[in-house]
Amino acid sequence: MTTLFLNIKELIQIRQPSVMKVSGKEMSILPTIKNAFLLIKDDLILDYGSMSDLTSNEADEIIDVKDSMILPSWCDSHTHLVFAGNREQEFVDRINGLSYEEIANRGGGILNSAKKLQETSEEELYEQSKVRLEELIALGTGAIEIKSGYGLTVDAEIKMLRVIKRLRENYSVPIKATFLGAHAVPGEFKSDKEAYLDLIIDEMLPLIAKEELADFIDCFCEQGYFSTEDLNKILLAGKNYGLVPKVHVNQFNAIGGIAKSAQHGALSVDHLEVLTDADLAILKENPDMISVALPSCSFFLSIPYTPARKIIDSGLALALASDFNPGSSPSGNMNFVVAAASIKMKMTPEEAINAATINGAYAMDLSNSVGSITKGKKANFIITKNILSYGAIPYNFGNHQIASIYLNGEKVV
Ligand SMILES: N=CN[C@@H](CCC(=O)O)C(=O)O
Ligand SMILES: [Zn+2]
Repeated sequence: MTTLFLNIKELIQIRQPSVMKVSGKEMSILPTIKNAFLLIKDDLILDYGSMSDLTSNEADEIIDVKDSMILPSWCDSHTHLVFAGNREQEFVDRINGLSYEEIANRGGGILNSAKKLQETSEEELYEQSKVRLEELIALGTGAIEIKSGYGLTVDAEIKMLRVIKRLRENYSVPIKATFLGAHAVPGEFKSDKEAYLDLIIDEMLPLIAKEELADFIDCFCEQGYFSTEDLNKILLAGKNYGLVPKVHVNQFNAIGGIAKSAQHGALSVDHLEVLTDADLAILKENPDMISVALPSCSFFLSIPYTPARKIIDSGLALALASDFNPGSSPSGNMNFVVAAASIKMKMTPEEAINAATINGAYAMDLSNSVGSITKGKKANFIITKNILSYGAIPYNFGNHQIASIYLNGEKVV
């Protein structure tokens, strides 16, 4: 089955297959073709070019997109989309003056979500999660990473990862799974964190590996959560089972998580709201380890934004992701992420779109199949409304510019 899209006002993010990510100054360049065509065959991109170079109009279906633009779907490389219920009461508590840390110290926060998830059946968790995934697909997300980490018991962590696996089986959007057993220390292990680490390493990981439930290993390296010594143990254990590190670091404090993640060859370091000069130096020494910024989290918690300019101006790559979760970012809307990155982190539209497409794909090891308009990649793309320029995407914050969405070559919205 072939489909030919004609008269595309601008075909955005055209890349050769060799481009896995873009860094530094390259991020300010967004390659496009104006007045373009796009040909897809089944689930893949077959050809594209300028309308003046189109030699044959033969296809099973021909779609004249007129004044619309086409860009690759958003690649959201950091989410906690599988969770139970919500934390609306904590949201009100924060409005009334409590901090995120104070709420967590009272047994709220991640432990609150873990309690809810432990009490929720796998079936119910799947039902709640699929609604969220469908909402994100309608908002243009065409590849996504989802973490565990609200289970914190053997059974509940496995339950979360099985839900992620089921989403992967039932939806055409590519999904990568991350095991985040080390998200918080459960109350019953408060005075014996080592015993919880043992539980993760000796009981959870072997089961996860046996059922092939995860691609990546994560740990919340932060004061009051897990130290760099803990991180070291978790990453080593995960790597023994073939899981690649992708790590929560530097959200509130810089405690050495970036250096430790680099030592273990992490694919990405995520958050970085607090970034020291020493951290930046390590990022520069490890350019294959991508930084992932989560501006919705900064917006929702009113914490600093990741210093994107510092990172990009140092010649490094930056990806943008939603961090969708009930505590620090109850929105998985990547259109908002792109807007917030431009408005609050001073990223140009070109940089923000690169960060949310090709670099997002890299941050979940999917650059070979998504993240750009490239021959042979998945036909996962957004057709925009009638817009004057792609700058309309970050400019019109709080809204989106999506008219329709294709996943695996099929129109889903
Ligand atoms: N910081 C750690 N994990 C999540 C938030 C978890 C929560 O508050 O439920 C994050 O990435 O922001
Ligand atoms: Zn997170």
